[in-house]
Amino acid sequence: MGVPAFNVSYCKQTNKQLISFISSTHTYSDRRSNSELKFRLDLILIQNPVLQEREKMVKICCIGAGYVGGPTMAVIALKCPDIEVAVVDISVPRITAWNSDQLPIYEPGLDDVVKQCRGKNLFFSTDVEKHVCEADIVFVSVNTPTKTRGLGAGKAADLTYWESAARMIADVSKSDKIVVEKSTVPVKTAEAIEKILTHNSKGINFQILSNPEFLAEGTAIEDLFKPDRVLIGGRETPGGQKAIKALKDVYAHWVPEENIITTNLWSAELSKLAANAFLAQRISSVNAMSALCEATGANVSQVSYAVGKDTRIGSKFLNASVGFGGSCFQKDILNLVYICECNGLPEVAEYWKQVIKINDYQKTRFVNRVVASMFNTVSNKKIAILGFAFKKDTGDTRETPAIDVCKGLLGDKALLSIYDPQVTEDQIQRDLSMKKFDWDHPLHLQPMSPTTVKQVGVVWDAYEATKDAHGVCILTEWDEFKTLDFQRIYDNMQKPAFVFDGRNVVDSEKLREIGFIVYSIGKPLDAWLKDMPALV
Ligand SMILES: NC(=O)c1ccc[n+]([C@@H]2O[C@H](COP(=O)([O-])OP(=O)(O)OC[C@H]3O[C@@H](n4cnc5c(N)ncnc54)[C@H](O)[C@@H]3O)[C@@H](O)[C@H]2O)c1
Ligand SMILES: O=c1ccn([C@@H]2O[C@H](COP(=O)(O)OP(=O)(O)O[C@H]3O[C@H](CO)[C@@H](O)[C@H](O)[C@H]3O)[C@@H](O)[C@H]2O)c(=O)[nH]1
Repeated sequence: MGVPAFNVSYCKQTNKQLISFISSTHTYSDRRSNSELKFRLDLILIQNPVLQEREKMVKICCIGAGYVGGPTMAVIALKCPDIEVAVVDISVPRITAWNSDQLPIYEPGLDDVVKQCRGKNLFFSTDVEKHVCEADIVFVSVNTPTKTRGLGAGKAADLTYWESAARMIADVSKSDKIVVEKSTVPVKTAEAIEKILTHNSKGINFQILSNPEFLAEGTAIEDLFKPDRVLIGGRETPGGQKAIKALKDVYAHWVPEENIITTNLWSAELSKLAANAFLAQRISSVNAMSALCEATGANVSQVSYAVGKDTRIGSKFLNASVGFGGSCFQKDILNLVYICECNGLPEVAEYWKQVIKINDYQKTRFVNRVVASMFNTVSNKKIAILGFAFKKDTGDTRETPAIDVCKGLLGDKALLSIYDPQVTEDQIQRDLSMKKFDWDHPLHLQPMSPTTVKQVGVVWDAYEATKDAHGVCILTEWDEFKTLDFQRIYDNMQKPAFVFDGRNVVDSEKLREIGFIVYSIGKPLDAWLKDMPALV
């Protein structure tokens, strides 16, 4: 595997392709018509077996065209024009969308990257087996959600999709392959995958690598262009080290060598879970502080700033919020908790569980504050929900705190009018029509009653959402919420008019001047809120 095999350019006048290559041992240049081209290339390669080995174009296949597989592979294709990348998925609508102008996920900068490479060295396909069979490197980026039933339900990772992908790789492969764990998986998964692959291997050599992904949604392209680090774990055997080198060569196209870390398999697998646990822990720590700030008159933004100035702590990821969401933090911590329990480490498990407990507490605390402030009932009151995605710049709603907050308010019979610039009405209705999964008593997911669904309206404008509302809850930090005309909003709301800012995006003093009663997470409470204490 190495540098690009051939340069092929088309000459309009002669209707011929100019093919050329230069390597350390050969130079070649010729003009051929289209029909002759393939034959000619094959002939050159057959005549030069050494060249064939050295100059073969690397083919990558990624199983799973989701939030990780799509952007990650698009960036590899962009940065490595000498590599052919196929992203495959069993979902026909997803692949159709990847091949259209309306990509299946919203991610700033993604459209551009895809447009530059699609049809050149980036392909999206449902022909999973063909592309896996042809690939030198197979990334597996399928979903690994939390199990909802059976052994470990509510905590363990569900590896059904992973296992089925591994079995398929074993079945269809006819040549040696490097199989890369891109999905987040429990530590030691590579061992199980190795067993599946080698059991069926027909003499084929499979090398398993762990290459967890650290991108965050909303900044995926930025993160992929300039990753803090790329982590590659592999076996400490000559074969394992050779595979690590091959994957390193891919990233080395654009990532500085010092940012590519190599470790053993288990360290790489565990580092991913550890990184997410540490990140989520920071948010739960600052959110726990936010409750204390409200009780004491301290201001959580000032506390975060002062704490984060300590270079040992650092300033990032210390924003108090209504709670963290997203498909990863809760799932990965639950997974970590399960692994600790399975390894006889209940104290360690309990420590990490607390990060999730504080997150749940923060969401409940927010709902209680809303209800308590509005005379202890929101029954039949219109509440505007601004933002439903789990963070700004994404349309993703997986584990968004908005789901729990909305359900809490619906439980008190509120009428919700929801606006999010990127989340569809269908998605919101789907999210709110499922009962909250009870992690401690996992049974089945059951739909909510139709009357609850009737309490929810979805609109396409923040002003429409807030019209005639009693209160406004800001649940996602979309930039556009910072520049809303709050005087106009106030004029069109019921009085007293409340704003509950779950992301600390609005200027609470300005809003108070307009006449709003304002609650901002972790900020000193105004007199109204002090008089209406919530059970927090
Ligand atoms: N979303 C993130 O920001 C993020 C970041 C880092 C790591 N991760 C991890 O990456 C993995 C993927 O996450 P995601 O958010 O991209 O998930 P996703 O649900 O968006 O995408 C997974 C895709 O895999 C496809 N799939 C499942 N089984 C398949 C099979 N056997 N063959 C072909 N396709 C199959 C599904 O149809 C789906 O389109 C997870 O383990 C996740 O924890 C996610
Ligand atoms: O100071 C902060 C930072 C984040 N959040 C919230 O935390 C959640 C997660 O945010 P973020 O981590 O930015 O997004 P994700 O896309 O979930 O990315 C996380 O999860 C990915 C999946 O594993 C990892 O790859 C990333 O490194 C990791 O940041 C969101 O609800 C944010 O609003 C806060 O409340 N306060």
